[in-house]
Amino acid sequence: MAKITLDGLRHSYVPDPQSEADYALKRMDLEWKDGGAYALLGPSGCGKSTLLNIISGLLNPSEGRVLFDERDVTREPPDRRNIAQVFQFPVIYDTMTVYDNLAFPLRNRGVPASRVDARVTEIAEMLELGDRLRTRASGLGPDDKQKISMGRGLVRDDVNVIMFDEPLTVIDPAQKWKLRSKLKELHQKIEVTMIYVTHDQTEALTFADQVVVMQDGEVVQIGTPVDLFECPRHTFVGHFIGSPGMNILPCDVHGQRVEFQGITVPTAGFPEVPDGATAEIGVRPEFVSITEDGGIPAVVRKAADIGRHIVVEAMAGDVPVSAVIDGDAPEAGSEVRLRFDPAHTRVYADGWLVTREGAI
Ligand SMILES: Nc1ncnc2c1ncn2[C@@H]1O[C@H](COP(=O)(O)OP(=O)(O)OP(=O)(O)O)[C@@H](O)[C@H]1O
Repeated sequence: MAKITLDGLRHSYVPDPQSEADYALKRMDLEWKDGGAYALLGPSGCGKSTLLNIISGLLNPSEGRVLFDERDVTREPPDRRNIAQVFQFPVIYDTMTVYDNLAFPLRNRGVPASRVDARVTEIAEMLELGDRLRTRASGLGPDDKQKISMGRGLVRDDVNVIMFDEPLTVIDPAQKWKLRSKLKELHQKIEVTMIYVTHDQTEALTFADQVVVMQDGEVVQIGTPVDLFECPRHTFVGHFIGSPGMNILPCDVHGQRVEFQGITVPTAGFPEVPDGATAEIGVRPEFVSITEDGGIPAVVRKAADIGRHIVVEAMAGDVPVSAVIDGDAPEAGSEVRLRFDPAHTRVYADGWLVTREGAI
């Protein structure tokens, strides 16, 4: 196990990068704690694989260093880094039994047979493969094959880090939720540093203690799932995480007064919008309510019952606003008034949070 430090890391696939836009990975300084469960979350093309490949040693960064504990491994090849990787598709030996597949990484390193047996049995039980240990892998379905692949990553307890790259891609949707929570449970048991790469917010938020959200090669926020929900530092985080995502609404800022559709909206703290920046209000639908009086006039476009709550889509002038409410669904076309919870209403300038908290 190791602490992983990314020190001034930057990468461009262009030989002679001229501008920020030439970097697939913008400058990044990060420290990942020994034994932590991290997710790397972002849409396709945001740089997740680039970062993963730099950590595993498949790619040399254009700038900066990768440290495992205090050891600089930036120029070390993958086989010197002692990393286990689980990919999107199963990497197993079809002709071997489940047992031999799981035992392989240990036998390969000369681990004594009794220790191999104990470890294989333990991991197989955790992954609910215990009753198929003597079955040939070729006879199993894709879900079980991917479980073996995960087991091969998890079986060694001497690795610096286990990296999962979209590991649930091939898993049947009905099984996904089960494996997601299983992986979290496994991390708590084996306490190895784990990095889980995904574009799926549910997978990231279920698995990780800390989620690293990336956009366009840049880390926009690192935080617990609660931090990301309660206080997005960037409108991208607000919009990408949550269902529906955060409302991002055009606004006018006059000194410390924030106006939406000509109505003053109280916010958490004072906005500090730089000259010339585009200001927007960010408020999650969960913090928008329908009020009897005051508030912002809006017309309901539609309301959908999503089980415990109702998602209302309303138009405030020409701006759509979503609200998650309890109780009865308002009728489409009805006139309502919307209230934003001030403690969860923030101002963003050019996408970045600019309300100074604690100043409310
Ligand atoms: N070998 C390469 N040569 C040139 N550009 C590349 C190469 N690999 C990735 N890129 C570019 O770098 C950027 C980041 O890509 P990367 O694959 O790291 O993103 P990602 O978040 O992992 O996406 P995905 O989830 O689709 O794999 C993209 O613009 C991509 O086109």
